[in-house]
Amino acid sequence: MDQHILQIKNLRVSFNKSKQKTTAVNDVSLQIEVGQTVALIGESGSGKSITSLSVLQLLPSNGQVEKGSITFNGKELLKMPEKEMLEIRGNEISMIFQDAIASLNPSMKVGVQITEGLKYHKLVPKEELKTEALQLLEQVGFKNPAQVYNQYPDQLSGGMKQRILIAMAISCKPKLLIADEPTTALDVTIQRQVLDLIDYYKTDLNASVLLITHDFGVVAEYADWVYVMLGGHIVESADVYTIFKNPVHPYTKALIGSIPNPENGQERLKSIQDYTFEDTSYNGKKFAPATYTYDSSSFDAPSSLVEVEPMHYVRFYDVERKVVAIG
Ligand SMILES: Nc1ncnc2c1ncn2[C@@H]1O[C@H](COP(=O)(O)OP(=O)(O)OP(=O)(O)O)[C@@H](O)[C@H]1O
Repeated sequence: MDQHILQIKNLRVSFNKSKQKTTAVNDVSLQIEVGQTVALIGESGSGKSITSLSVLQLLPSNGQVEKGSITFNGKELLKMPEKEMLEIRGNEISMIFQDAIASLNPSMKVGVQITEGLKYHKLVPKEELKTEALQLLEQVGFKNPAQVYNQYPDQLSGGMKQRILIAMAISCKPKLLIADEPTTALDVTIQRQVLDLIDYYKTDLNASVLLITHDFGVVAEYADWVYVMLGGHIVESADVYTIFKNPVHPYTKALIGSIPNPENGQERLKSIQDYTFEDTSYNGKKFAPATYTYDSSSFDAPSSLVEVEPMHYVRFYDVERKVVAIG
């Protein structure tokens, strides 16, 4: 039996910008098994959000999937009519968006807001919505659900609002939860609580999580499998243990080296341009991309993922293929 809840194959996404076409995501393949937390890690602009928005067919209007396949429970999402996507979004696949706190409606009680999905998908009779909301509030750790139910977003702290977003995201008991940097704006203790909550939900309901992050510390703690993304490509992937024990791509090594360490005062991931890479090749194969700038030409040379040890993949330049277009 196919245990993959989500399978992305050779995804390519481009944008039309100022009459020019730019590739944002290229040859991305990724899979998530039932019950797994899969991390997609890379610095800002590497293509993590665009990959996940493609899953939900929520790309910005100037973006398009040019190539590839995305299946959820064996069903192709890229060819799915909008009417069917509406049944899947928020119901079977739910996403906690980056900066979503700002999207909470300031003039609606949070208790009512968290039942919007249940109402839309008609999963609970109207008269039971409040009971369901109170249960959800309790589930995401509020000790006083009845009081929080009647509050407005502005009356809650950042961490509490993030809990409300999680309550909303899990209200329909999705099988796949996509969490895009769910803790960026929160302090370290609250970050942990939020990630623990997502992890608890995943285990409790045997769901799966796609965790988008730029923090390898978070990956170490919560992920089963890791995809490292750079310049729109997956450049390395393996199970979390292997990635930490034997990272091969210099970008992965740099990310691991940049895990925030409270003792030395380093707080945030440096930009990729701030690193100097000592390795340029591995067993005679050149890493792709070899230059770490955001000049898209450096990402357009032919490259492919190579299995360097069982179930551990690294992207190298494809010396055999001299053609420039990626196919
Ligand atoms: N509407 C758009 N028009 C043109 N280019 C876009 C658009 N949205 C995203 N991009 C480009 O797509 C690329 C990937 O962006 P994406 O948001 O997926 O990165 P990310 O890794 O999720 O970064 P972050 O962590 O900052 O969200 C970037 O180069 C970005 O400039």
